[in-house]
Amino acid sequence: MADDYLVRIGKLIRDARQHRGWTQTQLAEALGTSQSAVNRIERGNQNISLEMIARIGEALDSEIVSLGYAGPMHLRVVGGRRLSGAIDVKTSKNACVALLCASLLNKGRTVLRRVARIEEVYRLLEVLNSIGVRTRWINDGVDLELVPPADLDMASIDAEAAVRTRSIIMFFGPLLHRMDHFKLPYAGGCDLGTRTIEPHMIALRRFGLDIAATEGQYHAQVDRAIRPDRPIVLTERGDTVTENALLAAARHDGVTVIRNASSNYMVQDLCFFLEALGVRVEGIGTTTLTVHGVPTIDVDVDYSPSEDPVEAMSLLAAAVVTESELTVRRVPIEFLEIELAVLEEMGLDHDRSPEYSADNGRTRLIDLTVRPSKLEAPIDKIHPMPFPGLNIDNVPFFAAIAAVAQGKTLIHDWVYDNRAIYLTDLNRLGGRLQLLDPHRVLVEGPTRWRAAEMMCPPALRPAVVVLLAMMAAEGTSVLRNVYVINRGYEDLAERLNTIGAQIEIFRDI
Ligand SMILES: CC(=O)N[C@H]1[C@@H](OP(=O)(O)OP(=O)(O)OC[C@H]2O[C@@H](n3ccc(=O)[nH]c3=O)[C@H](O)[C@@H]2O)O[C@H](CO)[C@@H](O)[C@@H]1O
Ligand SMILES: C=C(OP(=O)(O)O)C(=O)O
Repeated sequence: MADDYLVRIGKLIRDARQHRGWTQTQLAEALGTSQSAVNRIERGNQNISLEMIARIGEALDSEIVSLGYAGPMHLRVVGGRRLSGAIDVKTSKNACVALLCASLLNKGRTVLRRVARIEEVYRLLEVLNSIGVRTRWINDGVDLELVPPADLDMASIDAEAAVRTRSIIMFFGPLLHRMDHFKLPYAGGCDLGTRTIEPHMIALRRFGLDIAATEGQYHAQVDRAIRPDRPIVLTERGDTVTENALLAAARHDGVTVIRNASSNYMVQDLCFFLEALGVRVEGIGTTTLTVHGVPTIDVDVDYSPSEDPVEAMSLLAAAVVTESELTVRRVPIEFLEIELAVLEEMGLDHDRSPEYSADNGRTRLIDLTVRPSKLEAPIDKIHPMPFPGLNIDNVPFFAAIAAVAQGKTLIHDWVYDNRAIYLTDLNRLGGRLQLLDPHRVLVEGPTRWRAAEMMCPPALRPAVVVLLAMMAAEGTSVLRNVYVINRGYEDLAERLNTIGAQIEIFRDI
């Protein structure tokens, strides 16, 4: 029994070391021991003290084991099972986080319907609560109510929660209307390499916002004499930067024109919400947004964010990778059209229902039935573009899909520094992915998946891709520390189990 624990702890240490990109010698140097001792520890051939486990954890910046219920969540996946039936897509993480930030514009009560119960939302709620916003889940925990205080208590901000999300940067837009000076902790989120906030600063400077970043905090100062009297041209067509500019424009007393704006799904949801707050927005769905701001917003508003196209893509990919027939309901089709066009070219057999309206009355939904298909690698590379291109967050799912297709697929993830690299974790499950450079992966299929025990990559979509491959692999796999998945997906394991998956949630002793 003790030997079994040593082997398991050894495997965890090896996983954590490999994730850090360290050799055994590097770890040995950090610990002041020999490479052969590290080798023995990783193979479970060495008695190891609690103190040594703690030191290794510290050196690798990773929690190796933890005690108690609050410890990291892991998944045990019995793979090789077909999925069947139907599953509903939930509302999107990315719209929900933008709307939580947008609630700061409103003095009145904001109700958001069917908000995804995900860690990213929980972190933002912790931050909002810490500065005095009253939030509560209503209607059996389905909807969310937010009531802001007269004055926000920025000194009490929950910095620990704030640094775990990147979305905190969308506090700048609303807050610059409420305070002349304020501080926010640095933005965090998935480990995807450098993601600056410079494009946000370029846009928000036009509203008089100046930011100095020191000692883990952004120090913001607002000069009210500066006004966006000519169009704001975004230097990048990013989603959250467009949202930040919209949030700032919403309470700017005048008309703001935003050019090179993203017209992606979360931006559209935010525009619809702003309209419900009484802010007129022209050009929704285009790259030029004209915002007729109102200096005071004090309304009781009720809004239903739309369904998540990336979750729809994830569920569709789950069906493809496990060779299942599955109906994915409530798919926001406008935001999955290019993905489906590519999959159609690859040979995907599927049906689409007639379109119907999402609860926001604006977004078009369909039910999509996917059937087992003989897929061929696409002739051209898979690469994302800002909307209406292939969604940046959907690219990783094509790695798993390409792995089950016949032939070689080139995936070019130009956007993030690390994300393509994480996709090579699929090789531990039998995949044949070759990293050509940090942004390009060549995937060779079809794949004979095999079960494995591994740590979750520290990025949301690659982590889900690994989970999908585990669902396809015969045998029992273990995926450790799935916080990143819970950042963006509500009860994913439980919901996949309702359509035939066999995934058990467990935590460390
Ligand atoms: C909360 C939220 O909504 N998050 C989404 C949002 O993050 P967000 O809007 O924060 O994305 P970033 O601003 O970090 O942009 C992602 C990367 O794309 C680059 N870039 C972006 C646009 C562009 O026109 N040119 C360009 O080079 C950026 O430099 C950066 O390296 O958009 C990302 C890209 O779609 C998605 O992965 C995130 O899920
Ligand atoms: C990268 C992502 O999100 P975020 O901007 O929250 O890190 C994502 O949703 O895949």
